[in-house]
Amino acid sequence: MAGPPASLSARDVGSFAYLTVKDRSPQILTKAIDTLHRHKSEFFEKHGEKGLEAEKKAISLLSKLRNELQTDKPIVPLVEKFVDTDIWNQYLEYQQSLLNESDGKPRWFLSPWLFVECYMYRRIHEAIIQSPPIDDFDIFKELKDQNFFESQESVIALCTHLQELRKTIEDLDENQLKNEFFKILQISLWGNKCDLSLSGGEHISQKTNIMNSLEDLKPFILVNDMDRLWSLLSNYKKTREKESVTRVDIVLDNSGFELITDLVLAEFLLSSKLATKIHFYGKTIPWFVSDTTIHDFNWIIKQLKHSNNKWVSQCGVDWEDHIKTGRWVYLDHIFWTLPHDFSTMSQVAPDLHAALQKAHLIFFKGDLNYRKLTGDRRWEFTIPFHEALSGFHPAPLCSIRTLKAEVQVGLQPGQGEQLTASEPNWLTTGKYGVFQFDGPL
Ligand SMILES: O=P(O)(O)OC[C@@]1(O)O[C@H](CO)[C@@H](O)[C@@H]1O
Ligand SMILES: [Mn+2]
Repeated sequence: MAGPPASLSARDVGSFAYLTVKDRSPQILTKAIDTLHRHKSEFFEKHGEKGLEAEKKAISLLSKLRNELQTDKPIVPLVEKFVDTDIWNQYLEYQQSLLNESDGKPRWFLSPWLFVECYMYRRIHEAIIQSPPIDDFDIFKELKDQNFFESQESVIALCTHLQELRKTIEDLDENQLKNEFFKILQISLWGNKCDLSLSGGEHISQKTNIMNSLEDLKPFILVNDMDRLWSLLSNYKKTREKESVTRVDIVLDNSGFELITDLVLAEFLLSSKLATKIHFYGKTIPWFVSDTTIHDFNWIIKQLKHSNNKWVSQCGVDWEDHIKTGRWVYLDHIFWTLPHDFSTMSQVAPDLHAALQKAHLIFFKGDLNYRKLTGDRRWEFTIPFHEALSGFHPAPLCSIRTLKAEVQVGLQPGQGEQLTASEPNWLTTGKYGVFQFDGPL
């Protein structure tokens, strides 16, 4: 049997992976360096001279990283001891073992894109933790927060919609509830347009009320398994015994506006009784510019709570309460910031895999999760999603993702080719989206 197809890689000159490594990644590093510069006086006020020295050190480590990347140097082992250092360095050795002798060492423009891109963010983190006392500084924090503030209009509209809906949710018939579920799902999908690594850290937020655009955006959903999600959850609801639990897990992606859309989805699932418990998974370290950490998660809920808008602040109050009572649980795991694709999870992080097996449904938000679900490989567009998952199926799962990388599976014959002919960049602009479900086995 033929093995899986090759990994996406910057060795394919002109590919999106190539352009990311060549242009967007150095741009992100330059922005990170600027951010440190701009916080210089803050570091001084907080830590005195030591803060200034740390800022200098972090900047020089990041400049070195940018230089390694731009001159296509070998990928070097991590040096700073952290919980995942050994796993990373073992993975580097594994990447080395995949190469022919003539290729030499893993390098930025040679190795799999997923690996080198994750490695860049892990090295950014290494630069920070090697620079105490500023070793808890989140270089991307202000970008994430800005994205939230710039999306205020949409946040207000969403929270208002949600709170109004909750008042009458008990009276909705099956069909009405299903339609509301689909709306909330689509909001969460288009929320994924707002990631900051695609834009190289340039602001992209949701300035207009997304709810008015849902109908217009429908033609851009290339795979739409929303009906199957509804069947699964409404069936659980109907057959659930009194005290028993239906747990939906959401593997989060970006903070800012997208996170709000995911929290709205989570609230809807509880209010509609389609689920009784939600587990959220976030990142342990700052990741791909805009990904959610525990600090972002708590920060956003606090912001909502203190909003002047009564519906927005009601959301903040309710959601804090869900956390206190354990209906919502935030979890993180180092696996989410490793370079491994998800087909290796049962071996690399058996505890996480076992935890996910207890979910009734898992939502994977965003593009990077899609890349890790499919192994970030050059699959044919028509390969079934289940096959591209290469054995990963802890529970029924669904990817909710706008397309921002050159991997897409599970399309109809001819669909991908047609899109390529009419819009050469359809895979990478975030204009298209999928709800792609891998149901109960
Ligand atoms: O996972 P997300 O936030 O939807 O997207 C992450 C992303 O912007 O980062 C990579 C490019 O650097 C791409 O995989 C993808 O476009
Ligand atoms: Mn992201």
